[in-house]
Amino acid sequence: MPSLDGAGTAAMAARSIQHYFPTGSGKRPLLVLDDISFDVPPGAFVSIVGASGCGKSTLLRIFAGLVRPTNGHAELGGRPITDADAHKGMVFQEDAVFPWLTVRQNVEYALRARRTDRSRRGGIAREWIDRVGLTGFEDAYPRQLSGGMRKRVDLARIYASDPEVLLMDEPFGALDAQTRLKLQEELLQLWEQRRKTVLFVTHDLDEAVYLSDLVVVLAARPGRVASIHPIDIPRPRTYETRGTERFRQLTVQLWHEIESLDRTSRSATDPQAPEVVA
Ligand SMILES: Nc1ncnc2c1ncn2[C@@H]1O[C@H](COP(=O)(O)OP(=O)(O)OP(=O)(O)O)[C@@H](O)[C@H]1O
Repeated sequence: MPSLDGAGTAAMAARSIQHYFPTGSGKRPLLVLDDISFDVPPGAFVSIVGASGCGKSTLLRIFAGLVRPTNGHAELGGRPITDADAHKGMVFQEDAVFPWLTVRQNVEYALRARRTDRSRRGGIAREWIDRVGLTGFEDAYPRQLSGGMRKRVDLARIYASDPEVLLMDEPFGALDAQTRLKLQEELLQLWEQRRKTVLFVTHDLDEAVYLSDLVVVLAARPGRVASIHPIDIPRPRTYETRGTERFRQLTVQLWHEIESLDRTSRSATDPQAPEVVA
């Protein structure tokens, strides 16, 4: 199993995960993930990349407890993950803010769900609204905010509820390029303040290299771990990091690897003939 730090005290881990999806009555199930094993060290920022359809989101949903794998399991703090709970904070591409609640109410709702003492909710919400740069917008409704601001509410909501780990599935995928860069920078600042373990799915290799300590590359059809890349670019990282030779080398290397895996999987597999359960 590829170990990411050699310490053996993973915050999260995938243990021989295999997953099939049904494809309709009388048809063979589709093998989507096969023998996925890796460790995520405590406090690390780990991204999962790979060709479209290789199973990134399915793997993240297994970590979230939203999908139960056919075989194997995901772990949080050494315990198998069996359901979705408040220990795991999820951020998706779509905003998870309630349109009928204000910014403050959205963040306080997350605290109520976490059973935070009523007397502390206002202060914690204020702190996180401030940290994500939304002070002055506490009483605004989501429809009055830009996409980037709604994503900031999402981040405030998740951080305020203080989960053990963050699971993010293309959280900035729907934003324009400029806002996306800004949100990446802000997420890194939050992460550096709190050092929560993050598992992050993205298509964007620049984003993966910029944010991560480790990048897990999945091969497709079925999804399996092809390689794990330590990102040895010093922190703190800034916009200028993207202009460095090492940043360029790493993104180009990942791009070539994913292209080559995609070519191999396309030539080796008939997409109309899903893998068969033995
Ligand atoms: N609920 C489901 N039922 C059946 N098949 C599914 C289901 N969810 C995903 N799949 C299939 O599983 C495979 C992996 O999908 P998944 O969304 O995990 O990949 P991905 O790498 O996240 O894709 P993308 O990068 O395009 O978002 C795809 O072939 C998809 O069609």
